[in-house]
Amino acid sequence: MDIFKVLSRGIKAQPKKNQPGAPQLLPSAGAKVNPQFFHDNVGGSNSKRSKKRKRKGTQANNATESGDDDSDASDVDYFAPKPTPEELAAKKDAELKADEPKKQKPKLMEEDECRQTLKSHRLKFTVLAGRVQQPEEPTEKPSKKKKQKKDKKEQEEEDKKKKKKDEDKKQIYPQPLNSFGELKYTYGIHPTLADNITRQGFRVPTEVQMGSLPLQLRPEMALEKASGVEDVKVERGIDFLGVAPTGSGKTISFLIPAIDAIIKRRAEDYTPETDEHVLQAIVVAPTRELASQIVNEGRKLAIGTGVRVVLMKRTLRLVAEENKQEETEQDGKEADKDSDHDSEAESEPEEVLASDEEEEEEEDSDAEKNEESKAKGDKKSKKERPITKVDILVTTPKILLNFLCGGEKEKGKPRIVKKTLPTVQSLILDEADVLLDPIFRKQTMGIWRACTHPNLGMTCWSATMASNIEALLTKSIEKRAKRTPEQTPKPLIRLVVGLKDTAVPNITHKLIYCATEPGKLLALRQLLHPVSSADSGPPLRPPFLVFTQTIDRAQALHDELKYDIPLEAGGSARVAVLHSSLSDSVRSKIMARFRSGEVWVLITTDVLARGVDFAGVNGVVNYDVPVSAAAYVHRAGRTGRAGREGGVAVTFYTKDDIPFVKSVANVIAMSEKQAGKDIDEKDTVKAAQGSVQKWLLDALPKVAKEDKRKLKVRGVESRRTGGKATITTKSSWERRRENNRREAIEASKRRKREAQKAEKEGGAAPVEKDEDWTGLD
Ligand SMILES: Nc1ncnc2c1ncn2[C@@H]1O[C@H](COP(=O)(O)OP(=O)(O)OP(=O)(O)O)[C@@H](O)[C@H]1O
Repeated sequence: MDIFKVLSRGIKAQPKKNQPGAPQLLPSAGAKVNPQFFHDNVGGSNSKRSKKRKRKGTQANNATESGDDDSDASDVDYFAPKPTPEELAAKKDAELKADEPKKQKPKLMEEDECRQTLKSHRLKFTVLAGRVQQPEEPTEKPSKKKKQKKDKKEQEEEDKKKKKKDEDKKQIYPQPLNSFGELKYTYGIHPTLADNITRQGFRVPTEVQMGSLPLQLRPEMALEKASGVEDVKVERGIDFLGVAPTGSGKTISFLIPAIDAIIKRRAEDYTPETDEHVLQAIVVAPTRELASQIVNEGRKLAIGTGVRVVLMKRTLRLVAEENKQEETEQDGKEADKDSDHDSEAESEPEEVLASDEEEEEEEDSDAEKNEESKAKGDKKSKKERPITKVDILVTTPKILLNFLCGGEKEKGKPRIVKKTLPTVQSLILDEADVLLDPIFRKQTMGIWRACTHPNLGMTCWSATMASNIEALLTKSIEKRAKRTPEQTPKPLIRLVVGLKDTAVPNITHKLIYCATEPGKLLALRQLLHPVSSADSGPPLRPPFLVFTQTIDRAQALHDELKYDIPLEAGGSARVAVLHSSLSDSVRSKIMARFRSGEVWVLITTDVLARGVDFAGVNGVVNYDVPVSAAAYVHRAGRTGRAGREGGVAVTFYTKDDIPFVKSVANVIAMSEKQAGKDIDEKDTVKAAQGSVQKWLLDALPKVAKEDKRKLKVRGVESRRTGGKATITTKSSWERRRENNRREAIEASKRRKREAQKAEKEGGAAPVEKDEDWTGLD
């Protein structure tokens, strides 16, 4: 044996990341162990603590966690007397009891420790509303002379400081969730639910789960050691706003408390007479794809708990009450008033999301027809259809509002909310910023008002949250509370993970300039098949998503790209297109093919930009620049899910986009800052990777507010209609030449027709100026 080989086996130098030969980390490898985005070193006490807590866990936990199951082997006594059946039964009882949630008071962290842990994971909590008013202390008013002395700048700075101080004052430090084990032993969730979490392979809570679960499950316990919360009354529960990066696990953050609350309420209220399933929670999501994904997640968590999670359909009948104070569009107008003051709200282009909803209606009507004909076969009319047994309903806004209004909107007539849902105690808005944006606002507000339970809890989630939407939410919660007997709102607590500024920190961003529209198609082809590695960095590994501005452009890009994958590698089946003009069944099939890895390149619109979770997507290409910073965050966030590394977001821009590209460049710069990379002009490596350089960031023009608003609603105007809407590799010169030829042929034909007509009428044929030219015909 070569002894040197043996000795050097363990110390052989491994190729470093990014070096040739080094294994490339990709989201599709799915090898991420820790799904947490941030873990800053804040004094180092946190790491010590987590080790300590692990040792303090239950014995059973310790045995499995440390992997020392064999440690008991030395204690085995082969000659001990066999236990009697009574002893065995007693042992089993003891084991079951050990498995039950502990009755004694769990040990909580002191505030200082909480602060350290929260800071190291960049979790920031603020009480936005619902503090019980304390009588104000009289403050000395500054004299007029003093006021005059201060110049404007000084005053502004002072105001800023005061604002920050107020914010800091409102900041609180509740208990974080250090492990999923605490859910069962400290926060008392049902053991089956706890087992389902483990069964799904979730080992470490993500930041948003760390921060949000204790507060949602046991707010009084989560705030027990916190200071500055004397005026925060949590007996009736809390309302919650969670702002956390894309792919950070927000879905289970709202599903776990919703499922647990239903199990508990059912255990308390259940009698043989009451119905086992009562609609208690509604989750609203902006697109059908996202809604059905939430249903799937919910069903996995609810296995064996008896909780039914259902996707809203037109054919569903829910338990509802007649609305006594019939609300008409007057209330819609109320919301409109708010929308005027929120004219800057972040939104997706109307065409994409709104048309998705319309499409949904059409599809549903097809489904309804089918079901109706089935029902006729069973000799049952629509009215006799049984009430759907549901505990958690997941829906898009319009379809539920249609149910509440008893049909679709007739043109020119105000809509009346005819039904209310008094049993609903929890309303969850996923992608809340878009649901409260003018596109969906009326529908969302309508649903909110229909949930009439006096103790309704509200939780809102998104990766992006404009301040005006936040203000609208706070105002609406306060307004609603005034109608309740208590008159005071529940505390509204906001959790922000990372910095408040929007960012996607764990992926690589590339901003690529293409001089012309056809240049973008060439650049995309180069990403697929680079001529040399220097062209545009490493090739984009499939599977990846390509976003366009409109449905037409998605379709056109698909036509252009579908033969780009060689037949031997799967051919045109590897490239697919998904948008809201396709039927529901086609959409679901494409989603399934993309998830299974059969489709490598999925061309789509903003309909898939929010919430949809494809764990193994390696990259995102913004073929057309997203319409806002928020839209960029959501599109780019389709890769790098649950902290996976190696995701890439490539954005092409042409000179048409220059007025709008600054907001995207800012998000990229912020993401790199959050990831710990500084933007440095001299950093040539980064320049080659396409990250935004400072000179570019400075040079890009600022977008005017009005332009921003227009862009959000309509996108880049030239891409909606006209020549630029078509996607082709032909240069404008080639296209002009083709047009000229086509026009010449048309003109020649026209002349011929005119000559024939003149001959028939017996007159002289019109004299042509260039009679020698015979044209192209
Ligand atoms: N604790 C965890 N450990 C590992 N993976 C997790 C954990 N929690 C959630 N995930 C996984 O992370 C992925 C992203 O989760 P989810 O879709 O809830 O993200 P999100 O925050 O809602 O993203 P988006 O803002 O894009 O909607 C999912 O595949 C989910 O299964």
